[in-house]
Amino acid sequence: MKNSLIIALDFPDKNDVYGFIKKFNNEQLFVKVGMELFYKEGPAMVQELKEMGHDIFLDLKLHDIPNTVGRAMRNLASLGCDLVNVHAAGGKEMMVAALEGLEAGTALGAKRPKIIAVTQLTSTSEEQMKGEQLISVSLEQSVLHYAKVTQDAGLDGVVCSSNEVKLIREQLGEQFLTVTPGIRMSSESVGDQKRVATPEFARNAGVSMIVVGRSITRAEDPVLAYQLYKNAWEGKVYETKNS
Ligand SMILES: O=c1ccn([C@@H]2O[C@H](COP(=O)(O)O)[C@@H](O)[C@H]2O)c(=O)[nH]1
Repeated sequence: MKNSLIIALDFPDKNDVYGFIKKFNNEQLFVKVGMELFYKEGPAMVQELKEMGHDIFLDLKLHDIPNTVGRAMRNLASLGCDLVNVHAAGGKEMMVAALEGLEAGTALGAKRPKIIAVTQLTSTSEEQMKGEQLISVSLEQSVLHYAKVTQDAGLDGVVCSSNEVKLIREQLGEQFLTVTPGIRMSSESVGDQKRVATPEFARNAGVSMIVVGRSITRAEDPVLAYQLYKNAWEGKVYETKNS
């Protein structure tokens, strides 16, 4: 699981997903099913992708009272995904309930899915965080604080931007997972993302897994785009200053 490149399948429905996956000629992928796809296709989408042999991050970012999240996680555990998540802002008690629900719902002898918590969305800037969430510490301090609460709750890691990973590694150790969206080549537009990094930066910072969406799914040649990102992430090629 570590060192994976996760493709965000942000598509409207399963026809688009199958059209996209077909291009990869049976290559085993690590894919992310998010709200757009899950709310349209439901649990069957996860099960079908699993049957095709893909690893799955079910990115539903649960955030509710502990009882509700715990019971929801119990149901998600039965879908066979590899990674699930919650919002750390839901609090330690909610995260403990999520973990307990996940453990309770994992079939006997099966591997419990990893569970991580979103710290600050990569679409949030420090200015937004301070102005809208009324958090007065730096964005890096807020992410680190949420990461510590997440670790205290017993979860496996966090979603954050690649920029905060060095600090998290130093303070919370090598085993704690860091999953980072907001990945772009330096020549690309960032769109709605605020805290972005290249695959090379992520690799050098010690990120566990990167998430790449539109740069691959909306590329003219998605397989080529995937290869370029994968090579950069694996350190096989480096972007030159002018590329
Ligand atoms: O903080 C977060 C948490 C989740 N995401 C998700 O990752 C992908 C990123 O897509 P791009 O097209 O590469 O920007 C998307 O599915 C988000 O829902 C995130 O971006 N930031």
